[in-house]
Amino acid sequence: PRSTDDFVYTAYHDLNSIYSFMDMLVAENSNLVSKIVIGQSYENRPLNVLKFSTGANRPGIWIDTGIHSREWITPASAIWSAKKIVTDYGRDPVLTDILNNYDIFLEIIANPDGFVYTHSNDRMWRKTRKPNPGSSCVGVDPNRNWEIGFGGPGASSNPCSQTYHGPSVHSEPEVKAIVDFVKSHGKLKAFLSIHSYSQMLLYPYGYTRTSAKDQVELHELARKAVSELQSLHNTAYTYGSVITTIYQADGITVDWTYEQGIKYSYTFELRDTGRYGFLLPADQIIPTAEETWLALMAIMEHTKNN
Ligand SMILES: CS(=N)(=N)C[C@@H](Cc1ccccc1)C(=O)O
Ligand SMILES: [Zn+2]
Repeated sequence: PRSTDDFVYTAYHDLNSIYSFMDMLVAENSNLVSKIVIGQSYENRPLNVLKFSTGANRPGIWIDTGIHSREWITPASAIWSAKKIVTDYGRDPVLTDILNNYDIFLEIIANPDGFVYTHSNDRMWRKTRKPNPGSSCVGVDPNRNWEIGFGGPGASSNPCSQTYHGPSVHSEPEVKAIVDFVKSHGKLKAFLSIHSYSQMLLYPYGYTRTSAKDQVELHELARKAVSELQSLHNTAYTYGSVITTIYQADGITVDWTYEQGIKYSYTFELRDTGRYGFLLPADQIIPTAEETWLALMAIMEHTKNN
């Protein structure tokens, strides 16, 4: 495609196509969008983050998709959302107000090595692609590698497991790059890590049954976001803390970001509930992206107003 207007949002794309989408979007909207590289993957691919900004030194909102590489609906939704942001800025008053006060950082492919592997070798690959010393099994679960409850019962110490926590905290370059970005930015107010599938909106904690200190507010905001989401195509989500809603999980992204002081830390589990699972048909990309956007807007608007 020559522009983001004729990019095919109703199809799944490979890494090169997604990276060229990012460059086209920046080139077409250089007053609003820039691309920052927060690091390199294990196989030396750039970790690209789109920055949507209308001014300097603003607080920020972070969104990542694709950290589990087989969850293709999440980058596909992010691509649509990136185009939505540049289309609606200056037209939608709520989004315009958000972007006049906050930056939005969008990492569409948080695990590029795994993503390429799902296109070339194994569609069901989830983890990173870094070899594990002493094992023939490759990769670490990037949603168990964070320095919060690391190595607990909600992760595996077996390198061959899908939930292997890794040899040490932040051992994965894809995780360390985000850790370093969060610390150096210092003013992120919301952190949204998008997964699939299950149709859930989850907040901390996953590593402990202790309620988050902001549990009441996080639960109420989740209720509002899920209600907005359901209003479009009647897609039903459950919501609550990770450990009470899905299972105990240790070393997860949003537990770490919440402990960094980013109050509005949420994980989404997008469509569906198991009929297609990770192989969600492409004709559900836009409906999924549209409904998810309503929930994202609810959380971003609340972040701006609090
Ligand atoms: C199907 S899945 N792998 N996205 C499920 C995902 C659930 C979860 C989300 C947030 C925090 C902890 C756990 C996971 O096990 O990592
Ligand atoms: Zn996942």
